Amino acid sequence: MAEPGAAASAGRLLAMGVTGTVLALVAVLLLRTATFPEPDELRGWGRTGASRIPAQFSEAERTAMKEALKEAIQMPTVSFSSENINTTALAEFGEHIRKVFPFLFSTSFIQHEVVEQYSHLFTIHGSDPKLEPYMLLAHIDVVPAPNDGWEVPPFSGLERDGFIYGRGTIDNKNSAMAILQAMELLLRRNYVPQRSFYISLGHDEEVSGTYGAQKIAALLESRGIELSFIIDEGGYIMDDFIPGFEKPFAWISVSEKGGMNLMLQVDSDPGHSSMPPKETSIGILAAAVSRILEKSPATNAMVRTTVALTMFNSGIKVNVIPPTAQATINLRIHPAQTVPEVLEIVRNVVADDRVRYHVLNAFDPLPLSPHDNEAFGYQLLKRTIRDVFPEVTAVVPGICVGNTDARHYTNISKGLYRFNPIALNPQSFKSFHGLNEKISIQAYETQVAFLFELIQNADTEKVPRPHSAEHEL
Ligand SMILES: N[C@@H](Cc1ccccc1)C(=O)O
Ligand SMILES: CCCCCC(=O)O
Ligand SMILES: [Zn+2]
Ligand SMILES: [Zn+2]
Repeated sequence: MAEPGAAASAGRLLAMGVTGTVLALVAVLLLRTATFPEPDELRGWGRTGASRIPAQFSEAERTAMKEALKEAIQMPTVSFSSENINTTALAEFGEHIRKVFPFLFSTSFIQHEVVEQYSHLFTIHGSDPKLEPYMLLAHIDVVPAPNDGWEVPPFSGLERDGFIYGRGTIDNKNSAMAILQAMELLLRRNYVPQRSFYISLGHDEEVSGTYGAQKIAALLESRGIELSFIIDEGGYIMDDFIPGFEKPFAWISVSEKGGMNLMLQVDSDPGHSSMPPKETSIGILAAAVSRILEKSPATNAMVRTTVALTMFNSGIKVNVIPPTAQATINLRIHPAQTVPEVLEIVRNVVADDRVRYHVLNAFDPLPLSPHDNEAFGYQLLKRTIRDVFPEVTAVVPGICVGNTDARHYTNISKGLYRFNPIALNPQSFKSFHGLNEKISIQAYETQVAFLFELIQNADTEKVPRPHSAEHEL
């Protein structure tokens, strides 16, 4: 029989073995880094003569970035109109980023400014002033989100099945936080950029950016700043969008549609509801706008102008024939058309002289940004997409079906690109301004890694010549 001591020592050995194994496991877990595919295709892109910093984040860094996003989602930075925004939540967001990104706010070559109280402009001074600066753009405000229909409350920031749920997780707090997070991680690794760049976070994009992006664009113009390119939301990795095309493809929006909010109005004589006329203002207007809706099915948003009837107001009392009816339609104008042309089409489709038109606001489609082989911003995105998303086989230029803050910067840049490095499918597209907006933790980490790589890639002086071309010399 084994000595009692022996038994004890065996037990101790066993315990040590178990403990050792557990410790080893814990050590692996703690030190385990999320290793994104080391992009071997980065030849030629990135800082000259400096070693590349790999996008490898520790377990602790990954936990911290996830929690920082969740906290940001919990702040209801809702914008209802240019004058009606949640200033408390916006101020809270400003405190939050100062707390979670200490390096960003304490680095000598980074300048932070608050614009119009709630927007943020970071100027990151690169070491090579010859390189033309660029801008990374995002917005921190979100559209309203009533609780009804959500699996979890829209401002809970709850984590469920590997996803973070909440309004703003893809539109567009994910980008605002990922840009700052990527820069914070680079600074922790003693990164010093060669190419200067700006980070611009608008606080009123969803109500057209008048006090955020528009003011920042004017401020930079007053300083004589010109940008090589801008990267904003509005293009994605498209999954399952084209029947029969299994592979995901990247859609970089090199333009965005024009927009028009058009109010149609019909006036008619009020009267007693007990002696109703053949048609009331409501009936006339309803028939008019339904003719418009039949003409432009929303399914082809990417290839045509779209019309959405979003507001209909009429009636003053249940027993009074309504004196007026008003319908507001929201049009997104394809670059093949102009505001006047579309207005003329609406008039011809409605074809009813009793309808009057009020253009509430309108702007033409944006010009196409350069996307040829020499277009630095476009090629930078394309290269970084290929290296971080090896499963993406095609990168295509397209038109953003919605509108973004990027349109405010045509005064200081010709290269407006709209692309967020997240994969969306038709279901997730429906959650834009809709229900159960969410982002997977993996997708958010990859978005941070993408920006971590892109910022380093941008340190390249010009688009590297293709490898094969070098052999032709
Ligand atoms: N981006 C939002 C809000 C917006 C509307 C119009 C102009 C600019 C922004 C949208 O496309 O609906
Ligand atoms: C659809 C992509 C761009 C939408 C811009 C927005 O709603 O904030
Ligand atoms: Zn939006
Ligand atoms: Zn948005």
